[in-house]
Amino acid sequence: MEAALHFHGVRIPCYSRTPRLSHLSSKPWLSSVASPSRSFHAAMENACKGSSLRGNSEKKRIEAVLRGEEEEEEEEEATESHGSDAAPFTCVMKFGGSSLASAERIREIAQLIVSFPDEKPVVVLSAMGKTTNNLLLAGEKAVSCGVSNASEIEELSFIKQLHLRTVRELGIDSSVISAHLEELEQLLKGIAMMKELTLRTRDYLVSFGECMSTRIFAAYLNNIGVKARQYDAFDIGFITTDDFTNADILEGTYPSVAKRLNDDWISDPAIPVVTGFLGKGSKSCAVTTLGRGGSDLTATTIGKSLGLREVQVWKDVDGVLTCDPSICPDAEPVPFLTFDEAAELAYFGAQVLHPQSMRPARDGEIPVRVKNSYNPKAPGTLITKTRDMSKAVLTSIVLKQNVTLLDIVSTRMLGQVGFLAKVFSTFEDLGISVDVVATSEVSLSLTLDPSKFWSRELIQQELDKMEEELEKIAFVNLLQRRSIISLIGNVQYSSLILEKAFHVLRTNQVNVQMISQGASKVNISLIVNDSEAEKCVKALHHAFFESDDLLVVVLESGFGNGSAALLPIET
Ligand SMILES: Nc1ncnc2c1ncn2[C@@H]1O[C@H](COP(=O)(O)OP(=O)(O)O)[C@@H](O)[C@H]1O
Ligand SMILES: N[C@@H](CC(=O)OP(=O)(O)O)C(=O)O
Repeated sequence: MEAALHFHGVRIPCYSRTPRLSHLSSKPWLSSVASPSRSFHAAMENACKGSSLRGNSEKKRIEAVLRGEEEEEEEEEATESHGSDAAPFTCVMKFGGSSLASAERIREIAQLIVSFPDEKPVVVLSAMGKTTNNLLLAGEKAVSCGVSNASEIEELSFIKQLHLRTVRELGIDSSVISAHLEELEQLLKGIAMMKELTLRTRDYLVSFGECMSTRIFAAYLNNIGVKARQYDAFDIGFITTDDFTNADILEGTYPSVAKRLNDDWISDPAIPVVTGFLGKGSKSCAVTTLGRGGSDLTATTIGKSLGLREVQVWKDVDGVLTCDPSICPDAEPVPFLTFDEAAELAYFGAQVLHPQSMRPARDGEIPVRVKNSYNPKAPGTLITKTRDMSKAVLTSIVLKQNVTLLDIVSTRMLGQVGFLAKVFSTFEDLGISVDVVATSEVSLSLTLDPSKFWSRELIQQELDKMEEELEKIAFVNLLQRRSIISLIGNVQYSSLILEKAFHVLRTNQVNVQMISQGASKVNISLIVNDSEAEKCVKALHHAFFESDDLLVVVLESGFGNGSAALLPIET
């Protein structure tokens, strides 16, 4: 291409090539470019030894960062770039799978980015459409299909067709992803031969989704004359714990990522296009993932790392809504939220945000805006540290299904203090995570979230072991197929919220089995049977957000904080 384009005040010369290959030359993916016929042994070696990433010197560097030896110098540089006028970036723009489902969507997203000429974004992308789900299904099928059938796995064909069609329709050279597709097939053959899919291999397997979407997108931006550079997060300092499938980001990530992105911009300005969801295990040096929906966390981590003005997460809905729209189609966008409200909402099951994604934003005080890539004019939801709560009563209703409720009653062999300590240390030892807790002196009710585990068999084993341990000190009653309905709002008005909620539930003849008000003061959780849960949520949403027969009354001062608030109540 010949024309030049002006973007972020920089004259952008035409680019019709794929992302800088010299930059990729130290990447695992490029080694496959060099030898496209590499066998599944190499692919499996990558997955199993972590050699897909860098070698010993990289490991030593990670260790040094973790020991804090490099941190001082890097932090200093990162801080300099935060405060300086020359800071190259203004915001993160993260696009999820729902925004990247096809070539047409990719074109629209590229136009959307260019339509903000004053922004200097770091772009974070998820995998295209349902690619992550298809990779996981392909991996599961590979375990039992036999090596000779691995190439025929239906989901592998979907993935190949989607990506090859997309590059063709965008006019990009298929070489940007062909090595990945080949390696993916070899990996599935390897899984078929081994007849097992470890968590580590699973992470390596799903990483192909983000690695391909970012390469396609960066190549497309370059093709239309917007200079872009693709990055694999695991290569630019996203260092995590080695908890495959659910890794935590380590502190050393912030200065490393800032340094890498700033330095590259200074030496050769180009929009970074970064893989969401992925990291590098600090001990294994293998690819890790941040849990499903983890690209939101990648986005806020980069936002904090660079001290940006804003992080934008672009979805297929008009912001965070008053309820999951698949349960309540009339759910409305919530214009403002605090980090605490958003975190609670995400933690208790609202799929729209990753549960951990608010942490870096809150720590760095970086506002997060949830926007709709299908409807960019909609204002979306702005998430900040504080907001005007004077008129806020209920913000959103969230449903988390298929949780296990555990009633534990002490056999009085231990005093109360020893009893609670023993119960919680049992969970800690077994690595089981507890969501909602309610206690009395000798009894305890709590919920466990089976979706935290990836394999159903494992859940049963974990639950059996947990029961065995707890029965040494208590009577245990395990109740499965329960749901948590979380009422996120202003708990200053908890009595009013509860009065209304219980009225609705009684009218619907639903018995609440447990209730808990979180210490964060933004959440009241109610536990009901799975079978009744959706009906309850619909009725609650109708009563709090949709009902015409509700009157808006000004609460008398003295309620809650003493400040006036508006609450709909029944006539
Ligand atoms: N309270 C809620 N507000 C908005 N969306 C919600 C809510 N609860 C569930 N969702 C679902 O979350 C989806 C958006 O999240 P997600 O699929 O992770 O987007 P992306 O793939 O773009 O990151 C919506 O399509 C919607 O169905
Ligand atoms: N692709 C990953 C990570 C992610 O964040 O996806 P999305 O933004 O489409 O929810 C997943 O499906 O979990």
